[in-house]
Amino acid sequence: MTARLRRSAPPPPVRVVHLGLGAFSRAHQAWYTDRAADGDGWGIAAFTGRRPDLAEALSAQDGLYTLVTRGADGDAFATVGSLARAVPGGDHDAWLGAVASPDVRVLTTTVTEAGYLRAPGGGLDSAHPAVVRDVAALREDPRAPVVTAPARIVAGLLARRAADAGALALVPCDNLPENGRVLDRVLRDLAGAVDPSLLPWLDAAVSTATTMVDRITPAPTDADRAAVLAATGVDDAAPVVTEPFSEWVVSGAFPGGRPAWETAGAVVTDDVTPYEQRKLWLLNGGHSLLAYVGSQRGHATVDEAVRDPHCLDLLQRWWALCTPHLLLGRERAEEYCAALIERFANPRMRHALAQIAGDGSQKLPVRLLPVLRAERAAGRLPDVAVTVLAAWLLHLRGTGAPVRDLRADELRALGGRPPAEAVPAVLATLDPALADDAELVAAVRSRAGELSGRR
Ligand SMILES: NC(=O)c1ccc[n+]([C@@H]2O[C@H](COP(=O)([O-])OP(=O)(O)OC[C@H]3O[C@@H](n4cnc5c(N)ncnc54)[C@H](O)[C@@H]3O)[C@@H](O)[C@H]2O)c1
Ligand SMILES: O=P(O)(O)OC[C@@H](O)[C@@H](O)[C@H](O)[C@H](O)CO
Repeated sequence: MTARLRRSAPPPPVRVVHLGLGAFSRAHQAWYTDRAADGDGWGIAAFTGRRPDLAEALSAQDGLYTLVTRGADGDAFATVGSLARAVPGGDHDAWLGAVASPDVRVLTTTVTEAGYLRAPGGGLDSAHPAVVRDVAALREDPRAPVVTAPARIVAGLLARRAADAGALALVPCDNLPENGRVLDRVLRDLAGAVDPSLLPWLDAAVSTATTMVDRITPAPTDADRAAVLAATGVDDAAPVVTEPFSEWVVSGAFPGGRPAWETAGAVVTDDVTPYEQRKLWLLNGGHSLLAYVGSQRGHATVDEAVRDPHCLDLLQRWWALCTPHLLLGRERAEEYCAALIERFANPRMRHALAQIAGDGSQKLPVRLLPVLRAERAAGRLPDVAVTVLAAWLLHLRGTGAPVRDLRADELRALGGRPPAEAVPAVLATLDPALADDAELVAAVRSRAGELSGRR
């Protein structure tokens, strides 16, 4: 007999709002909240980016879903109950109501790296057409339905100030270094453009945490749904598959309180930076390397790519390059890399390289460039970084994984120029200083020629 997920008791009271309901937030923040010692007092109202599908599927099962923890040798199944409400992102009134609720003390986000809409200098890209539209709409009417993540959060904060609902902690959970500073900056830029009187209120009422998040969570597939049904008898329309490994490192102030995430394994610290570097350079940098080089070599998933000795050798050279620059030190880096090999090689995860390859313009600056810059400053030209940049260029020229990027049209046009022009033009989109580095430009051009000749 097929069972469906339904609650037999009311959900936990909503005290957390989440923006960017997808796979990862359900494998990570919702799971930590569910397992926290006081989790039954902290329900989450989670909003999708825009599409209603996932919210509708979850609402039909009272916000419950199956978390499949997929080890190399088998699956474990658990029902997660912390999602008290799942709401389509288009329901702006519901969003404003949730953020303005005095019961709510925490707002978490997973809106992707691109979702923060930063300009190359790090502030809000105020010339982005969607930002321009949202700013104009909020100036006209603070309750106007806006679409960008920064504008939705500012709209929610305007509603919260109007409701005098008290302190709120923002907790960004995207793969960005100093993600608290990133979020704070784009929100202040947008608030300043809409209603500068919000800025002193932000100082008084809103704190922004910084977090390092780590748990590999591929986009769920129909096969995952079928596996849940076969193993548990539950016809779950929205399960999530994740790996056994999980880390969450959080720093910041929570004047209105927060779930006791540390009772579920989160680390609370004063400084996230050493953990962020380790994770963003070794794991995410390694992922991007495999996504561009591996997909050029015909691989579809991370586990396939790491079984290719050429990709594995590059990955290990990348890790060796990063290690001396890591604040956590060699020993902790080597432990992490040893675990990473197992995590990447898990043959049952099927993590698509095409998913990881998306938004390289937003990811490479945080995953690759810090180490490349440190090496260039020391007078070295790291061969493995040259290879990743060359593989990214070839990806933009139409080989390997398909191009999905916040700046896809511009990047395709630049990448499609003759190689002598394409290389500096594409590198300049990551950092103009790269295009002025003649030795690097020549090396990337030569490596791209070698890689395309080899296919
Ligand atoms: N999946 C992972 O393994 C993993 C691990 C660590 C961190 N993360 C972080 O979480 C993010 C989301 O990953 P996911 O696996 O949940 O993806 P997902 O596609 O399942 O969900 C992404 C959610 O963000 C929303 N979104 C996308 N672009 C947006 C935008 N421009 N503005 C507002 N909302 C937007 C989507 O509508 C959706 O609700 C990643 O980009 C990454 O920064 C993911
Ligand atoms: O989720 P993205 O698109 O930022 O990056 C793809 C992967 O590198 C990433 O999701 C990792 O799986 C994750 O960061 C592991 O903790």
